[in-house]
Amino acid sequence: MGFKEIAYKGLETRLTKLASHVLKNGNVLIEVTNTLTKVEENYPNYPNNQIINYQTIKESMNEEILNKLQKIVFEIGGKYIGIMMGHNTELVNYEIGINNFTSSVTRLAEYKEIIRDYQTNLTKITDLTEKLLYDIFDGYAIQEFLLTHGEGVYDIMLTVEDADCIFKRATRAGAKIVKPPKVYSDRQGSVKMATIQIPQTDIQHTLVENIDYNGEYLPGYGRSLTKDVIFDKALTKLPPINLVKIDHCVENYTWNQMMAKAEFYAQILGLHKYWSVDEQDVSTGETALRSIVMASSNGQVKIPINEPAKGKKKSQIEEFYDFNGGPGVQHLALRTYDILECVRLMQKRGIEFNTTSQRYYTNLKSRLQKDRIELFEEIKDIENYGILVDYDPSTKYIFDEEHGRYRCNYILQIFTKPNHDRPTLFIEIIQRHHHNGFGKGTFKGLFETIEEQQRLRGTLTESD
Ligand SMILES: O=C(O)C(=O)Cc1ccc(O)cc1
Ligand SMILES: [Fe+2]
Repeated sequence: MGFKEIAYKGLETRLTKLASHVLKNGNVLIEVTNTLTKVEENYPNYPNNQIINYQTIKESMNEEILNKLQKIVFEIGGKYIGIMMGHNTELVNYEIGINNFTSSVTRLAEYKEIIRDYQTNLTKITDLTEKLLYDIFDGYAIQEFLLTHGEGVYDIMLTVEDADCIFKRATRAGAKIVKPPKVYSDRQGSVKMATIQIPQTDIQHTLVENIDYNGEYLPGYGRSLTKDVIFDKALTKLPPINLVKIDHCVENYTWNQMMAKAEFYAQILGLHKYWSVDEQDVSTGETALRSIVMASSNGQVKIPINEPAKGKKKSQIEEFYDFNGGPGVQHLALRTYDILECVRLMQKRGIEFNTTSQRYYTNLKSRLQKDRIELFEEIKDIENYGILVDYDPSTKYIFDEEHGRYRCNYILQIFTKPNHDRPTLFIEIIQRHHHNGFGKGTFKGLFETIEEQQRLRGTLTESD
């Protein structure tokens, strides 16, 4: 989709547990992550308690003991991560109980330089241990995610001004803590990050507060030594696709969950209700859904929350829920300034889009005619690509002499087919001509294009 790799972590950046490619197009950032090894089934509990053990060790150590220490061996690998301290001939071994986390054993020699001051060193060991534990923890969570949902959106990262404040609000509102706030640094500066989960789901948000970071992505990421070369070579052969930003990100839930989740977003992130539709607006006679769009006060974050509504046949929200094995992200809407060119180039790269019926365009053309409205795009192009149009006739203010018609605000939208094997996650491409809303018209149109796919998949079955 014309993304360029801007950052990477993995084997080349000395990580053995996880690999990530960070891709960018305009202001759209997508991180694609996978694990490098199978994670142990008996995964230890959340790393915090082990880290606390280290903290206690550090605090309980008095000056006298520290002075008596003759030899410090910092060993990683084998059966445990631990610090062995030699007190005369006695060896004290603190284990933190991680099994087989790496096969490479690093010994004192390699750390001679940094093992000088015991206090600072212990802090370093704690940081390193914590980092490794987080990687193991992430690896475990990613594998759990893949087992349950298949490929999909694992985390929706949000840039915030004050990570501590949002984190506190979220936990007070009942969010599960995945990672408490912590400062991460490298040579390019620091960020503070925390990760929370929406209650009763594994939908998670990483909150990122930029302290003074000016690198490409986040601390700890490097540049791939080989992959970006291959990426670039392939990309330069194709014309660029210009995306602008993530317009909105939609979550699907099961029956009667929408209100509670919307309220939760209001409590944790201070989002407000921006728009909503119910089964009266979005029903095809066969299936239905309800949706509330939650937005941040600056309008930059928009999260529509869907739930199924009763219809003759199974709602597409239920279909998603069944295949996804629970709630999750249904689609990411990416904004462009030229939807025709964007769709043309995405098709060139092999991406398939949902089609729209002939009836839709016959209807659209006669409505435009009746309202005396002219679009900037050729209607035949819009029709060829199967793009949906929602215009707001109340904004009909500029008269176009040449065409003898009016201009008004409108949105152009189209959905890709699901991007993976399960009919779960897909992408929407959206272009806005001064229209910031979610039109009831396109909502219904988009809903119908998925229903059509449901019919083809054979999942448009009688509802229970
Ligand atoms: O208006 C939009 O941006 C939509 O994405 C509408 C929509 C949302 C959910 C569906 O299951 C189908 C259509
Ligand atoms: Fe959408």
